[in-house]
Amino acid sequence: MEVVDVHHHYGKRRVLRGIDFTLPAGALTGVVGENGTGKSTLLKILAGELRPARGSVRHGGPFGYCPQKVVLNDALTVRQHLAYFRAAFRLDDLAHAGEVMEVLGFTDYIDERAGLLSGGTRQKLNVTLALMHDPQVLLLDEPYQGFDWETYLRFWDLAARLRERGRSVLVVSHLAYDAERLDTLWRLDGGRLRTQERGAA
Ligand SMILES: Nc1ncnc2c1ncn2[C@@H]1O[C@H](COP(=O)(O)OP(=O)(O)OP(=O)(O)O)[C@@H](O)[C@H]1O
Repeated sequence: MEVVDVHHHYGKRRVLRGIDFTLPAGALTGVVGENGTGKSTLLKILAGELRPARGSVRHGGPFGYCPQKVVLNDALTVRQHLAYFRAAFRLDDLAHAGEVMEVLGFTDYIDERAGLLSGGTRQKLNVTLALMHDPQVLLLDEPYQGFDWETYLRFWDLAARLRERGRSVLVVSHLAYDAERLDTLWRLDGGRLRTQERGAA
């Protein structure tokens, strides 16, 4: 994925002031920044949900996007969500989704309605839906919100496995305690990305 000179503003509030980077294959990248610095705005632009005021985003292949706000239909079960996204992604089977569910440890909830799931389990489903078509690039906005410690560790195992298979993962967070797990860490500050020293994270 190649991002060139991306700018964005809401009315007079300038949020992004020239973002440039390339996401190479097989890399784990993090973006940290304080609340309100524009991390979600950047991810929405990368995912095509928001059009930048200026600049361009070029995708080298299919990507997956896990937004900060969980987007599920409370009336549908986990199985029905998987069936819906399988059709949308035109997948032959749900083998990959099953593997992700296994890793995140929520296969027992397959016939539960989304509206009855706990916050952490809803997030597991959210991550699974973003990952189930095995995209080349994965964009994750605060992906482990609500995860218990065990699931949090499993999430990073999953991310490491994706990297080994040449996938590229971009994780956005307001906390930088995952620094040592990443190949690259950037800080979004003043509308620009700066390389963040791991020690200072
Ligand atoms: N739709 C919108 N209209 C107007 N202002 C917005 C809109 N969305 C975001 N903003 C403003 O833009 C700035 C950046 O918001 P954004 O959600 O991208 O930040 P963030 O870094 O993801 O924050 P957090 O860590 O709290 O999730 C904030 O000042 C926010 O109030």
